[in-house]
Amino acid sequence: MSQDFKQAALDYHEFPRPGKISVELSTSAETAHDLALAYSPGVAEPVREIAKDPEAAYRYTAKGNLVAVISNGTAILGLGDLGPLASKPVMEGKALLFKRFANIDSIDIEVDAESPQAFIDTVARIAETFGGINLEDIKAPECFEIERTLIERCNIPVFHDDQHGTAIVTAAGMINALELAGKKLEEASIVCLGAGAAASACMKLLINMGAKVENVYMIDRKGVIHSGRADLTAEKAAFATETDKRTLDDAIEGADVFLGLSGPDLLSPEQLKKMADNPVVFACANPDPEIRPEVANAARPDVIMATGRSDFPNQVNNVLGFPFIFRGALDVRASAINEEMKAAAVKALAGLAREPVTQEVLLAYGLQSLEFGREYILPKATDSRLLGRISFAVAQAAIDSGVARLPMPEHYPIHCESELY
Ligand SMILES: NC(=O)C1=CN([C@@H]2O[C@H](COP(=O)(O)OP(=O)(O)OC[C@H]3O[C@@H](n4cnc5c(N)ncnc54)[C@H](OP(=O)(O)O)[C@@H]3O)[C@@H](O)[C@H]2O)C=CC1
Ligand SMILES: CC(=O)C(=O)O
Ligand SMILES: [Mg+2]
Repeated sequence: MSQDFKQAALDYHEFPRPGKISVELSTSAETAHDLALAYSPGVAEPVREIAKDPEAAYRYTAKGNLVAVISNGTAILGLGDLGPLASKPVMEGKALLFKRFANIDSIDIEVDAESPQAFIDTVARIAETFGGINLEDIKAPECFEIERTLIERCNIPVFHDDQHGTAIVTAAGMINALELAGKKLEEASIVCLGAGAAASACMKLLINMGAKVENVYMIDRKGVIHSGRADLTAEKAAFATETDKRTLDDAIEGADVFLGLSGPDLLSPEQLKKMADNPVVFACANPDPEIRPEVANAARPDVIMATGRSDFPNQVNNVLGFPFIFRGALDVRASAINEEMKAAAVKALAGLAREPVTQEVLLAYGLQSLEFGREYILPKATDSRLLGRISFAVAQAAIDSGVARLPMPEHYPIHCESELY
């Protein structure tokens, strides 16, 4: 990143006032009468209603449209364990994206917890405040136990975005990229660099969709995850294969797909050159990918290349998922975000990329034309159709799978953001 860009990023966060989000009032608080209704004595009435029936909180408070973005700062993007406070710009960023793309009110919460159990207890104790919880940037393997326990303890959707949001977007992009490469998921040889939160969830979903576990090489800091290793967590062991491959160099030979969810500059041009024809490379580490697109394109003109960033073609990033998935889940008051809802989001996202690109998107990106192909495997984040398509698909799947507590809203499918409230 240039010095100018770094300064621009700092200035963006500092001015016109520090940070990226603020709280605004949603009702009138001007007159003495307003104040008597908003606070004492009027506020006692909804208190009594909620004490009698907890569901009344959705009627009388902001709960139903409020999502907490919660982190312990142990895996901040690809920057590592830098602690809760340092994660605040990212969490405020996620809150910004919830509001910008789905009109969901969102607040960031950074938890300084001495153990996963302390983190779980903290989140469980504040969960009632919210309509949903988006866990973010919590490293593996703790993230698995944290999410599993919180789902059990909370009766609102709890969703670790780095796992499932990333998996949904990666799977949608992979369906399209492999089709363009003329390959089948069932036959593809896949190298996944990284075996943490994001990588495990992505590979689990790709295997559920048809990838063969024996064609998958997962790699962590110690090398290929194989059945001879005695140091594997349960999550990693699920990917262990009988193989004599030990390193990225070994595994990349002839591979159809490289999925990077690890760290910067870990795939060399020489390694990319060893991949099969039309290699699919999703270098998704943020902010710096496993290989830069210009390096990859120079090494392999036939590469189908994606990164997690918005400043290159083909952004594979969970921003294409979480705002719209939560919109659908909140609007039918789903008790969870289940596998059916995730599968519906994958299908909606992959399908939208095949439709003609709207003028709105071309203008936003300064392009004359753009169509489904090697440089456009997923919709752009500013495509306003994402909101309607994904929220509807997720809401329908929640209803069909029995986790919705409300019917399909009358205003669905949403056509534009102004229809929300
Ligand atoms: N584009 C997107 O939408 C998203 C991108 N990401 C990116 O994915 C990356 C991982 O995030 P997350 O899963 O949350 O973090 P985790 O800490 O849970 O996992 C990191 C994984 O990367 C592995 N790793 C790190 N360095 C190396 C290396 N040099 N060689 C091999 N493996 C390595 C770790 O290995 P070990 O297990 O041995 O420690 C671990 O398995 C980050 O860069 C993040 O920005 C994450 C979510 C979404
Ligand atoms: C995009 C994202 O969530 C990450 O890089 O961690
Ligand atoms: Mg993240």
